[in-house]
Amino acid sequence: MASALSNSFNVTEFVVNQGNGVKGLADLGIEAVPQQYIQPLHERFDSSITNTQHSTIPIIDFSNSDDPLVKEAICEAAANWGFFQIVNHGIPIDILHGLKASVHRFFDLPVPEKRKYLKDSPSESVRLATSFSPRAEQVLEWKDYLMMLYVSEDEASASWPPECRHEAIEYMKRAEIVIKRLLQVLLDKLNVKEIDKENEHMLMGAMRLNFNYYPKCPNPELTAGVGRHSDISTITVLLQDDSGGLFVHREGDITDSWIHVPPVNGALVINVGDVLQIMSNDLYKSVEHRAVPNRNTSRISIPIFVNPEPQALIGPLPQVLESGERPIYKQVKYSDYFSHFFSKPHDGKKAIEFAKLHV
Ligand SMILES: O=C(O)CCC(=O)C(=O)O
Ligand SMILES: [Fe+2]
Repeated sequence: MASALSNSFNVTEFVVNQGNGVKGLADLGIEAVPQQYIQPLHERFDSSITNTQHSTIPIIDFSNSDDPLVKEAICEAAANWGFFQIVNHGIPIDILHGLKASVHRFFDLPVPEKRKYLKDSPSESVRLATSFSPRAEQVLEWKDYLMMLYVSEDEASASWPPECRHEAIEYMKRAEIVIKRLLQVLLDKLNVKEIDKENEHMLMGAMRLNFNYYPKCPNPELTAGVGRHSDISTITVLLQDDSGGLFVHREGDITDSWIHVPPVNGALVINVGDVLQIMSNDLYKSVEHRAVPNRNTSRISIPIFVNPEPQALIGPLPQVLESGERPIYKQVKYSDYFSHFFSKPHDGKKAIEFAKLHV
């Protein structure tokens, strides 16, 4: 039943502090989003600038990733689009379906059950949150998420929520193989011939699995599921459900536009993060994207953020600069980059300025 909130209802207290999340708010049956969720005009998604000419980002068959043509297609997509989808990546469809079902199982838990994963969670590596960085934001995002740091299978078995533990670990084990292969292909083009222990901590030393939950929203045109941003990962591997809502920024000769990433059954969406843009000295591009909530249905998406370990120093790779190219970025500690990103609301590609050399 649709209802309105009383004037004394404290939205932030209910959603953020009491851990009901925006799902708790949507479950009250509100007929309009509260003020806290209304984006300023310039941040609202304007569906009239959705691009219909380039209907989609590249879709690449990953079944023969040794084929030079496939490798070239991947590097080309990472350089020109910053985004692509892969199919035939080797992760069985049952595992993907099982994982998505487990995300719903988790978010459908009663609030008291979920509350134990709020900021005082017993494990540092599992945390339930809402919006992006509520303490830094003027306007909240229409999203709840569960963040799980993947240290090892043993650690995940001991700490990840039982409702999704099995499915999430099975997925991570398979996804790790795909991630290594993707990084090999992308790094080979940068003259890094193998991923050894030394560069592994810099490329994929800390992987995070997130469960994003966007409840159905009475005013999707006023809100942001996730505001414009680029990821601060090396790469991100995202599984989305079939409701759609992910849009990627595309620069045009005359005007810029937003391109929808259509759900493709069994596909994984891959995008370049700031770290790979920095390491490649701008050969590969991290591209702005956003998620728009849906009026009629909830949506889930499941990104793996492939991040460097916190202590890693990131900067343009020596192999990239070896031919005399001028570095565009300085060396920064990844944990500093990470803290900088979360200290501000989402703001397009601003975060990368933090690592730029200003000459
Ligand atoms: O939900 C999506 O499709 C995108 C989510 C996203 O961009 C993120 O979590 O960084
Ligand atoms: Fe993202």
